[in-house]
Amino acid sequence: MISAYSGTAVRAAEQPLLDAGAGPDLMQKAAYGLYHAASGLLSSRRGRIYGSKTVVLAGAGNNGGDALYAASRLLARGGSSTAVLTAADVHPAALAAFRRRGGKVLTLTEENTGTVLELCRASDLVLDGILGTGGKGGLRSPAAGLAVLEPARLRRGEAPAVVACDLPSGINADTGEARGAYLRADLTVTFGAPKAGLMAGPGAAAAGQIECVDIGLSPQLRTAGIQRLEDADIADLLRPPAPGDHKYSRGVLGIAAGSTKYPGAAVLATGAALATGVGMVRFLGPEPVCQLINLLHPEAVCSQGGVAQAHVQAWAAGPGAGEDEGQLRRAVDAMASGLPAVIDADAIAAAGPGLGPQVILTPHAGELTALLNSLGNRTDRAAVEGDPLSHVRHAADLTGATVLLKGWATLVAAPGGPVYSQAEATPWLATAGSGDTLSGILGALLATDTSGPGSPGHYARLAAAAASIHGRAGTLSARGGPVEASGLPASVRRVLAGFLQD
Ligand SMILES: NC(=O)C1=CN([C@@H]2O[C@H](COP(=O)(O)OP(=O)(O)OC[C@H]3O[C@@H](n4cnc5c(N)ncnc54)[C@H](OP(=O)(O)O)[C@@H]3O)[C@@H](O)[C@H]2O)[C@@H](O)CC1
Ligand SMILES: Nc1ncnc2c1ncn2[C@@H]1O[C@H](COP(=O)(O)OP(=O)(O)O)[C@@H](O)[C@H]1O
Ligand SMILES: [K+]
Repeated sequence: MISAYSGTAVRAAEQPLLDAGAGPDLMQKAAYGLYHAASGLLSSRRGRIYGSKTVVLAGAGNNGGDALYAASRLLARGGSSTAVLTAADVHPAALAAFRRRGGKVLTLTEENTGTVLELCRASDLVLDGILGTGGKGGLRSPAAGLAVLEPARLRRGEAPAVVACDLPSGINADTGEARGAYLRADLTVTFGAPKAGLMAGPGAAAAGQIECVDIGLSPQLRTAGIQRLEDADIADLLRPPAPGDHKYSRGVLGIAAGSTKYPGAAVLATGAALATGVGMVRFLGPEPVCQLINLLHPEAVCSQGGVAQAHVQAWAAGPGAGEDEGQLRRAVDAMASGLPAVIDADAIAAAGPGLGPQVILTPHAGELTALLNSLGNRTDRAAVEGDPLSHVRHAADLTGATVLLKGWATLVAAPGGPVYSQAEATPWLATAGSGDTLSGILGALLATDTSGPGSPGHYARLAAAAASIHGRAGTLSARGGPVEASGLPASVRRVLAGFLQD
């Protein structure tokens, strides 16, 4: 499990060490970690450090100090480096060390911004040390003019690689918000602990890969702001069948998805649930959709009955329900059943206060905006996309349900509890029907779960695991090209086989 903390929490953890005079030592540890990661990147991209060109963007605070000390180490290995100062008072000792190693220095102005951008683009590496946890708001002029710099991952690998020192400058360390201009990176080398702002919203998309350098803060760090499940955590949540199992002991998932207008959603949710593994799918829906399901998934047991008559361990309801009153009624009944229930798409609008954490709402940003507005919380889509962390937490607290907010980094909030962020997906997953498969995957995990509610956040962990499996399946299906939602179940099977064999 990766734990991320707010910038405020990390600064509080640093304080006793700073009071004890360990500041310079902490900075050297951070700078060494940054140098180590940057030199690894340079070596993999061009074979060696000797002869490499680095531009250091250095702001007024300690973040600039870290970057300058790291660049000094690259100078010592035979690289060349130019420091571009974005403020008047840059860390004096770090700047002096940089100059002593032969680094060149120039000051950024609005007039020379174009020249500096050309210098960056002609270099192998840009170290972004403009702002760290002390940053307030977006980049100010003249540094704001550098925000057009694109990292190599968005330029098909063309130089330069951009490495952010602690966090991409201009991103809020606590929330991941960008309240103005900000830089994007290929790699963020973060110190002490990952910042929550690297795992949510614009910050998650700007960070690129994340590497954490241990500078000895762990004993001081308390409550994580965001957590991220890793392979072992996900494997722990999976329940493969045991020799004594039969179909009912494995778990039955009730699916109320699709409508005569959107029958495909039923096929996708059912296919994904079967690929994730359940004892049985009981499918409820209108006659023509049942016929389609029987044809494509003959193992599913179909009926047009209601939720009360179906004996299941969990529900997945809402995908493709459209305005089908029968399906919307089933979703409402599933929410009230007390059983774990994934509620997606059109059915999310029926959610209100008083639900339990076993109900998992899975909105995209538009659906979350509508839900919050219906609960009296005036907001708009841009605000939700700008600060998804606060909005997903708020929705969980208002409804009492677990809320999974889809996106590049999918966030899952338990009411009053932990927040998870999974970012294994590819933007190719932004395709119609892909959310329907997520409902099926999560429904199957809920139906086969035998560990019960257990600790707070149990359902949020299952939802995060489903998002991770879905994201990995999308990445596997895509291999750099388009994804068809109907192809996802086959990839889900392969992703799960990987977890179960390890
Ligand atoms: N503490 C430690 O022990 C360790 C800390 N470490 C490192 O220190 C970093 C935190 O350092 P920090 O506190 O100096 O803050 P940092 O973000 O570098 O800059 C603040 C300066 O920027 C200015 N400024 C603010 N917003 C601005 C804006 N929008 N546009 C322009 N300027 C803006 C602000 O001025 P102000 O606005 O307040 O007038 C102030 O002068 C942390 O991320 C990590 O990298 C590591 O070395 C490990 C040990
Ligand atoms: N830019 C993106 N990068 C990665 N994954 C994305 C992106 N945009 C959307 N997704 C994922 O694709 C899925 C889309 O779901 P949804 O919008 O409900 O689609 P639909 O309703 O058509 O099935 C979600 O799992 C979401 O997390
Ligand atoms: K930075």
